[in-house]
Amino acid sequence: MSEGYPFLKGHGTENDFVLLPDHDGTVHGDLDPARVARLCDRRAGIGGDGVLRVVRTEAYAAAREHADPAEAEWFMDYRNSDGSLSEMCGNGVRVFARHLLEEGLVEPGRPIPVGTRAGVKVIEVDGDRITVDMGRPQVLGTTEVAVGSARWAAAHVDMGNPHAVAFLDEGQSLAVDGPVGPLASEPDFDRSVYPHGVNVEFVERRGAGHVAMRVHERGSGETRSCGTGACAVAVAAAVADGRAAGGPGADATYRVDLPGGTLEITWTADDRVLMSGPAVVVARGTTAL
Ligand SMILES: N[C@H](CCC[C@H](N)C(=O)O)C(=O)O
Repeated sequence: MSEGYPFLKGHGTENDFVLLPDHDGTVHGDLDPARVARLCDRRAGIGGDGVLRVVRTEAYAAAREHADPAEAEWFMDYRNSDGSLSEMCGNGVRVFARHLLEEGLVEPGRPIPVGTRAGVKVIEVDGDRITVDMGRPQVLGTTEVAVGSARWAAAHVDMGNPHAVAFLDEGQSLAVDGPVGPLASEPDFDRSVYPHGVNVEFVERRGAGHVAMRVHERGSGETRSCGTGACAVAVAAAVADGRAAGGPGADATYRVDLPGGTLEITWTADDRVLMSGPAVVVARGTTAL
């Protein structure tokens, strides 16, 4: 194999990513979608739900449209496994921060600002627990999603990227042999509401401040976890519970159980969403893909 170039593999609650160090933007430049798909292929490639290119904001023109290099030295250039772009990746940005720390690219014990296509996100690492300020959610009304003949009302929530959150009916289960099925194909959604596609979350209530979910992600299919999706679910649950933040009320915190692990989401009284969870880098290597 030719000498290839370095990559790393990491995950956050089993939402997994191929990381491509490209600090001055000269190794990869703008990633070709077909190449991202090859890297993410779980048989012929390295395998992942997406790619995180690690580039200095200063070194990438597209990054400077979304982040000021003086505010965020590093930019997370995120792509879905089909090569498509997304504005933001919640689990990915925790893995990204873990990588920056482990490589000595940021100072330990200080907040880490990371540029994304949804603006700058600030991350705090406390041992195994990483907390991201995901910013202000947008609650945009109600829409409808369907899987086969089963239909649900869904909350339209935007976390910088689009989400449709469907709460299962009483007695319905998230199990793959239930109404949600194996989610092998994209649920039906209203393309007039989501002209650029949507991440669709299905939610089961598990008690006060506690939900479980599955997700079909735009551009990646069903994944074991989705950070922005868990945030959208917690926001939709808080609205349904009359705990919508952004007002004089208290913070609203939800435990969100996903197939790949658990995230803790808080919608603060000053209308920010904080997401906390683990993130690890599990391997490094070289690839010619
Ligand atoms: N897994 C990611 C979501 C990626 C969103 C992407 N699928 C899209 O918006 O197109 C997360 O942890 O937030």
